[in-house]
Amino acid sequence: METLEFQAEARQLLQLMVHSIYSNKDIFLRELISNASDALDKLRLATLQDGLEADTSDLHIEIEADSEARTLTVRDNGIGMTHDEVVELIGTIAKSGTAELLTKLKEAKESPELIGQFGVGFYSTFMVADRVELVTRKAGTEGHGTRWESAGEGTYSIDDAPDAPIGTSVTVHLRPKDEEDALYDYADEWKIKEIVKRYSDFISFPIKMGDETLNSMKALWARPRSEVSDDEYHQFYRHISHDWTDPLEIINMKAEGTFEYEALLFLPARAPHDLFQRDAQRGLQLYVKRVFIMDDSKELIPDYLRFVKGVVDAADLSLNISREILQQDRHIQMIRRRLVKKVLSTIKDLLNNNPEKYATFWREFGKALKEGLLNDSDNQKAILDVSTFASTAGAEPTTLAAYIERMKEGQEDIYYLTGDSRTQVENSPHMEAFQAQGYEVLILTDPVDEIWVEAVPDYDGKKLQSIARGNVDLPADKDEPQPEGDFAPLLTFLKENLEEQVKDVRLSHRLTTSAACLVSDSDDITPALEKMYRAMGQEGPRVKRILELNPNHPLVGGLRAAHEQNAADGGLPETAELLYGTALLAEGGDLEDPARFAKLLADRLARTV
Ligand SMILES: Nc1ncnc2c1ncn2[C@@H]1O[C@H](COP(=O)(O)OP(=O)(O)OP(=O)(O)O)[C@@H](O)[C@H]1O
Repeated sequence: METLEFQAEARQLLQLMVHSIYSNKDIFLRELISNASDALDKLRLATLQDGLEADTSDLHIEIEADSEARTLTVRDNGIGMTHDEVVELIGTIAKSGTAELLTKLKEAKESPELIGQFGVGFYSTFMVADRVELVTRKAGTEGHGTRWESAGEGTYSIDDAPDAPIGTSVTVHLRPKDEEDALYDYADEWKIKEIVKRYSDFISFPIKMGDETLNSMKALWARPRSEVSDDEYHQFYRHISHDWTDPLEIINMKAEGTFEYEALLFLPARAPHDLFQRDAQRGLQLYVKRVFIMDDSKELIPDYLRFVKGVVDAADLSLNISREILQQDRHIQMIRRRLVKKVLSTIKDLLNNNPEKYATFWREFGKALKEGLLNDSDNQKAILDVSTFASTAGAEPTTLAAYIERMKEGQEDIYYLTGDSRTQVENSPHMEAFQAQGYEVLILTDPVDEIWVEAVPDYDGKKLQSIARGNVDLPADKDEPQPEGDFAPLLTFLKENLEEQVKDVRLSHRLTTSAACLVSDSDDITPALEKMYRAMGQEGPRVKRILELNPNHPLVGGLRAAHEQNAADGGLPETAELLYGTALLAEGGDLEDPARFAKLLADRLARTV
């Protein structure tokens, strides 16, 4: 017999279980049944796909309660584990992000949402047990089985189990009942039945106790919606997603005819912590005629809808279909296209009929959905239809369609400005004329916004136009007098002086109160994009922008007069530099040499006090 230590993270999680931070202790049985069901799926799959020789004619889960000995055993005749797998799977926590969550959990103490974010799985048994035994034998291996035992403290013991049958049995030595602490008598058959019915009814293998089968085994996706309660759907959602929060929306699909499939999809109510991590699990579960084939099937749903959870059950695929074949399968591609359409139309329904749910959806998943504007050109319009954006028109986000309805007489483009935050964008000098003349501007502050706006030329025939880019001709300023003539020598002077920093200097229609601002040329990439490319290691030449001046600002007027009087004035180049630096600061940009700017400014101020 060996005694081994739990890995540090596993130990921490166990501590939390032993001290039971979680009030619903019933779920330990759900977790054990869920693991047993997975093990049965795996065995069946191994015989179908890897040619493993094993008897799969009577796959089932057995529960045995002994109220004298105060034990509860959950047994399956599934795939089982080798000695090394027991050490690896039960002694450690492999999932990424767990450490981070543990820290949060400790701070939050009682918080089911957080726990739900990582399947506590097998360890949840220690909420109700003072000792847990696991005996297992891997299907298709010669030799001994393995016995594992622990009291949930720092260590576990591991030993040979010569007579173990194929599969796994977990025996929980129950703690004394303490109903005040929500610790029920889990050796009581009624309690067991209640828990199985409530949490595991849909499990597709029989869960037996004595001669009785406790679950209906009905595949939830095959049952008409009207016959399934919300609670049943929610339990199923938990089983497949390990998310504790109830889903926001349930989507049923059924296709008949040449290619039959059924799907049950969920829009979660909360983004998982790893939504933007590359290695996160994603994809749907694939079944073929009620037989589980694989988890995380990425072929069924595009990456930008990776938050969608659920099951697809296809009737006409081969049971031993592999991931490689899936990628090329025409039927799978067709299902995927249909699922995308259905998910997008469901979001549209939320937008039109349930603003509150839609707001939750958009807050949690809008950023991910917008990635589709780049990757899924077929559905670009449909994605834009269900997207909403912050706007200068009010606190509530707006659709593009609603924006277009509010457009002013003569306005042809949809105006937007990107930036880091709403405040920064709203106070940007670029906004001035638009605000003064009452034009609505969309405020785009997600990093992905910088990218998709480049990929989407228009919406409903209306061009998307950045107000920090190119020339903007606001219809209202067509009749304004153009003071260009007087300024020509100053503009030339500034252009020469700021040659390093800007590609052009010109007068502006954008400004009402600020002296100057910087804009990008129509075809150039924006500074934010440039920064992103840099961060990704793609160095390019620096893209110069255009300095625009407000001819009606006293500083600009004064500068023009000073330059006219004495073009050789030694202070003029410094003023030019200060003007450029101020424009950069106003839009939230980074000065190349802040110390130099501060010194120039301090010298100038010193002369005025
Ligand atoms: N009855 C079982 N038969 C075979 N393997 C099992 C069994 N129970 C657990 N395991 C193995 O141990 C691993 C860890 O189980 P645990 O319940 O802690 O987490 P999980 O099931 O992977 O995650 P989650 O609880 O989030 O579903 C499982 O992934 C599985 O490989």
